[in-house]
Amino acid sequence: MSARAGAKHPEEHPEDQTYSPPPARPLLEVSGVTLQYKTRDLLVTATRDVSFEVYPADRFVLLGPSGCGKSSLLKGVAGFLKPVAGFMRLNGQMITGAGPDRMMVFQDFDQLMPWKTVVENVMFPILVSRRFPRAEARERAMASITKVKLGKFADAYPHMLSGGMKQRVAIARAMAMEPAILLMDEPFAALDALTRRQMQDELLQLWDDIRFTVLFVTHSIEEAIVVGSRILVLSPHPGQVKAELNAHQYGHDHQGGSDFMALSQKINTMLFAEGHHG
Ligand SMILES: Nc1ncnc2c1ncn2[C@@H]1O[C@H](COP(=O)(O)OP(=O)(O)OP(=O)(O)O)[C@@H](O)[C@H]1O
Repeated sequence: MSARAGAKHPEEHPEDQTYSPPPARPLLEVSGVTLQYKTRDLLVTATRDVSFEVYPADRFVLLGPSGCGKSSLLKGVAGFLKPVAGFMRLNGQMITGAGPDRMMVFQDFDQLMPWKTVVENVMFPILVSRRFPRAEARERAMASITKVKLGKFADAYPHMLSGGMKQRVAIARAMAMEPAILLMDEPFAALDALTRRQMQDELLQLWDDIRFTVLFVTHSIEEAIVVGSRILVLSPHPGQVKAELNAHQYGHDHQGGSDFMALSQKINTMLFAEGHHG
């Protein structure tokens, strides 16, 4: 397995001769973001003053207990939730609404349209968004389906696939749009442990192949360390940044190793030391 350095940051690799500085501008800037939900008689603050920057090819993980606002941050980046304070910029442009440059993959198995085949599901956003010419839709969809190793199932319907396969189709559908950033909201949480591990490895393999940028939400410390190159640790409700950590050197091969365990313990202490309400 090749080293998954992701975008390197100056403070991490002072001795690394191959180091190339990150681009002057991050791909995604989240600055002082406070997100709230207003219901008729309730005001819920989901995150408070959250800031982070995601560089191209980062596998950036938002980690924190249930209710700390991880999904809300993803919704904000996706353009579905407007900050009440702070701002979010993608490629220097303020995020003001949804767009095909940000594709979301969810955890549930029913995100595919059951009446459409695998390839039709993957083609759908291409056709609707007009991001690419219609004539290219099938070819682009097939290329993406092949990348997630489902070429043989292109004409199958979702009910004929396992949970893990459906999830791969959802990833293929998002990747076919060539988004600037892939948004993944606990994408593997509903899978059994073995499939989940397999999917994490496949995601990393895919990343090795095409170096996309991903913003990944999880509440699993192990998953954050395995999947992430950088981890933003959030406090319980309302979510505030506790720390930003590097994890680019770890994969499943390192699980159980002393460094991996030490990082896991460090995060565990950060998350639970001051009381946990999740
Ligand atoms: N549509 C909504 N209306 C009102 N409050 C909401 C809404 N969605 C989320 N919240 C509240 O905002 C806070 C953050 O929720 P969010 O789903 O972002 O957290 P999370 O960290 O993703 O949690 P989980 O890991 O359980 O999915 C919670 O207190 C939640 O109850």
